[in-house]
Amino acid sequence: MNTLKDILYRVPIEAVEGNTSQQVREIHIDSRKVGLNDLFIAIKGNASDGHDFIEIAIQQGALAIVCEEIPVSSFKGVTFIKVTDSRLAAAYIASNFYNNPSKKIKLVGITGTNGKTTISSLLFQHFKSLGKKVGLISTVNIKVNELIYPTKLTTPDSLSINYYLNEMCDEGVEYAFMEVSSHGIDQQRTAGLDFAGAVFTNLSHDHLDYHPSFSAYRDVKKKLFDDLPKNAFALTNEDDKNGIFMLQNSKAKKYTYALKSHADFRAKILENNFDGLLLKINDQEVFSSLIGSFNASNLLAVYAVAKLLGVDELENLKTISGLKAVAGRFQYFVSKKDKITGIIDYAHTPDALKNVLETITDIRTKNEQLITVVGCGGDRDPSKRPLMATIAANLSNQVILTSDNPRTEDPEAIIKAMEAGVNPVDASKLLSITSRKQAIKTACKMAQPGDIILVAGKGHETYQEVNGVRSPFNDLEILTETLINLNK
Ligand SMILES: CC(=O)N[C@H]1[C@@H](OP(=O)(O)OP(=O)(O)OC[C@H]2O[C@@H](n3ccc(=O)[nH]c3=O)[C@H](O)[C@@H]2O)O[C@H](CO)[C@@H](O)[C@@H]1O[C@H](C)C(=O)N[C@@H](C)C(=O)N[C@H](CCC(=O)O)C(=O)O
Ligand SMILES: Nc1ncnc2c1ncn2[C@@H]1O[C@H](COP(=O)(O)OP(=O)(O)OP(=O)(O)O)[C@@H](O)[C@H]1O
Ligand SMILES: N[C@H](CCC[C@H](N)C(=O)O)C(=O)O
Ligand SMILES: [Mg+2]
Repeated sequence: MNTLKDILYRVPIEAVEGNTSQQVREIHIDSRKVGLNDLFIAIKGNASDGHDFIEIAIQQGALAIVCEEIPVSSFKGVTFIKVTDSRLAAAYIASNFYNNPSKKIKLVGITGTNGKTTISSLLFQHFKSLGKKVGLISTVNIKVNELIYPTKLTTPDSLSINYYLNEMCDEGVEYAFMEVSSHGIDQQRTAGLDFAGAVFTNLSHDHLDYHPSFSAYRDVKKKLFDDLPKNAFALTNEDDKNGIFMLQNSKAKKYTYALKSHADFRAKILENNFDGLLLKINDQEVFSSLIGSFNASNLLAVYAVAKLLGVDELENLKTISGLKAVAGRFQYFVSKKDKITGIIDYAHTPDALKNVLETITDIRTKNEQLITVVGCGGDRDPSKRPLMATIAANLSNQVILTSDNPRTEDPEAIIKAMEAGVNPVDASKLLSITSRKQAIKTACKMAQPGDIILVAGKGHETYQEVNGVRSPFNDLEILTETLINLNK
């Protein structure tokens, strides 16, 4: 098993030099991980070119190389496979190498600008509560039933995806839910996966640093649905203006969900306040401790997926009602003494920030002050910076602009770009404090009894990244500790 020939099944090949009946030990796309008898796949990236590391990989023991260009110098005993697209080849090879794990479990992909982590994590919780063995691949972590692994990307590279799906198969996992990012689709990380279904949540301004235009970003997301097999389901949010477009060329069975429009799966919000949501789904009243209308939409998507995967109606509604908030997604608490509400949210796009602030606006009394602490990440779409500041200023009584993950950029320049979006009439609401810790502390000092503090942008993240170094940082911890220390 696992001869080179076997794992090349379905890979579009241009040329082969050497023997393909050798046994491959491991497969790698990073030369630094290559060992004796491994296969190295050279990928042309944005930052570097894997082809530059072919020689190093061979020195480390690679017995075969998959690449888009075979090097001119010859290497004795090494097999070269020339392909048109190394990323696509990597995805097929990974799937073959791990015995096509996605075919053995019911794998559901969730895509869209916002809501992927929330829906996939809620689905994991939901199916776990139903007594199933479940897997999860998300921005926050990767879960193989009880086991939890850290992750750096929302959608990992194809080798990692298939590695974890294989581990899920070994653990007897029946259902797996994974976030499918636009980078993931564009870089073929999810190519060749056998999805039982896919969900589209919504589309708004994001990642335009990477995709050439909004329509290119939209079309990449659509590809997930274009590639679904006939027997899969394609579920889309009809409330989003791109919802129907996503399914246009899909061969899968098409379904819609919506709060506002006519759809196959519908829900109505009966109550929406700081205690939670009261929904009407299929004429049944369902209570959830989750907050905000966007979570009504997320819960409806969870209900619909469970239904499409064959979960019994009553069990479905009962379990939905017990679902708990996902880390860093509208996580909130109320301080003991001054009853200050602290909210931590991962909103890092204009649309998500607007949603969170509108949700708070809908359910607050307006006798209190709403203080928003927010920043924008470095090395990410700069056009969202002024927009996010405009939204924060429009919908809050006080705004503190600060750093998110500056990465390789100057945090003060990012804050300046945000400030440019604030209307001069809102200038009195505005403070800029570069240190995120200091910004959160200042919000706590300003807060009067009953006020609300929203800390947006980093959610579950437990680090702050500056110039490639990740130092411990936790919004929730800093916010709770400061309020306790101030005896508020
Ligand atoms: C822009 C982007 O998506 N980059 C990803 C991409 O990098 P790349 O193609 O530029 O790779 P590269 O660094 O140029 O290297 C090219 C190849 O040479 C190899 N190499 C490199 C050095 C070496 O010594 N030896 C070697 O073999 C690399 O392993 C790679 O195979 O492929 C790499 C391997 O899969 C990813 O780690 C990397 O993610 C970077 C770290 C990243 O930050 N990505 C973010 C933007 C991302 O993907 N985010 C999405 C969306 C999140 C959301 O929706 O909000 C996500 O799914 O997480
Ligand atoms: N259905 C939704 N519609 C709009 N906003 C949402 C929705 N669900 C969650 N949000 C908001 O967007 C933020 C990000 O949510 P979530 O982490 O679930 O999205 P994501 O798609 O996984 O994002 P990422 O691409 O960063 O991984 C949340 O913190 C919340 O404020
Ligand atoms: N998955 C997103 C997360 C952004 C989170 C925000 N805190 C930031 O660092 O910009 C990205 O990598 O673009
Ligand atoms: Mg996510």
